[in-house]
Amino acid sequence: MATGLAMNRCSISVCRTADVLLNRPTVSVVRNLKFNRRLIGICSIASAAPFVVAEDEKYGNKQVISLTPRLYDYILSNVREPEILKQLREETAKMRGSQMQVSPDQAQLLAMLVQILGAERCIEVGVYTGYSSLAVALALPESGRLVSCERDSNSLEVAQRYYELAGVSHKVIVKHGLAAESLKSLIENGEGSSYDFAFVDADKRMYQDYFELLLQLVRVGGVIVLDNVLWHGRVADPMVNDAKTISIRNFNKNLMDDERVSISMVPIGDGMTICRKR
Ligand SMILES: C[S@@+](CC[C@H](N)C(=O)[O-])C[C@H]1O[C@@H](n2cnc3c(N)ncnc32)[C@H](O)[C@@H]1O
Repeated sequence: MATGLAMNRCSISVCRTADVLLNRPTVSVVRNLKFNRRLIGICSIASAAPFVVAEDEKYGNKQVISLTPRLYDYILSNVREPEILKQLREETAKMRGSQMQVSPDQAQLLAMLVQILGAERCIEVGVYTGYSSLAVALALPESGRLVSCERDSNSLEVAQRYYELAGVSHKVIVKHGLAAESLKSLIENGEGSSYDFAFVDADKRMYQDYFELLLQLVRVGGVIVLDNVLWHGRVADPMVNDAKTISIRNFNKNLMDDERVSISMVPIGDGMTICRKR
C-alpha cells in the first residue's frame, strides 16, 4: 500500500515535469499519455528510461533527455558530498523552507567553479541555513573570504553554527539584512571589481538588481551564478505570468542580449545560469 502510494506520487510528479516541459495542462498530458508510449514509459518509477524531451531535426537529431527519479538518484550517488554538508542538509530537511536549499549536485558545481577560478573572494546572496555557502567556503583556500548576505536571522543562526562546525567561520563574513543594501555598502566601501565569484539565490524579483550590483563587484573574468533560472519550468509557459515568473523570464531575456557577460544556462536543479564578466 505504502509503495503504491509512493509510486503514485512519483508518477504524478514526473507527469507534472512532463507537463511543464511540454507547456501543456496536466489533463492534456494525461490524455496524451494514453497515446504516447514513450511518455507512459517515463511515468513509471520502475523505469530508469529518461523522458526524451526532443530528438528531431530541430535539435540536430540529438536526444535531449529529462531526468527520471532513478536517474537523478544515480547522479546523486555520484556526488561527493562532504559529511558536514550532509549533516546540514539532513538537519535542514526538518525545517520550514528546506526545499529552498540547493541540491548536492548543484553545490558540487558551485564548489567546482570556485576551485577552477582559484577564487579568493566570493559573495552569496541568499544563504538560508548555509548549504551552498558552506560548499563554497569549504572550497576556498584558507586565505579566502565569502561575504554571506541574508535577511533572516533564524536561518543565519543555523548557517553560522555549521560554519563553526566545519571550521570555516574565519572565512565567512555574514551580512545580516537586505542583500541589495549589503551589496551597495560593499561598493561604497571601494570593493568594486575585487570579487572572483558570486552566487545569487534570493528574492527572484530582484535578480536584475542583484546582477547589476554584482557586476560592479566582480572583476573581469569573475563569475556570477544565478539559481532558479528555469523556475520549475514556468519561464517557458506563456500561461504563467505571476510576478516572480515574469521577473526571471525578463532577466533571462535581458541576459541573452547583455554583452557585458558570457553566459551558460545549465539545466541542473531548478536551472542555473553561469555568467562570466567580460
Ligand atoms: C532559496 S533560499 C537560499 C538557499 C541557499 N542558497 C541554500 O542553498 O541553502 C533564499 C534565501 O534568501 C533570503 N532572502 C530573500 N530575499 C532576501 C533579501 N532581499 N535580502 C537578503 N536575503 C533574502 C531568504 O530569507 C532565504 O533564506
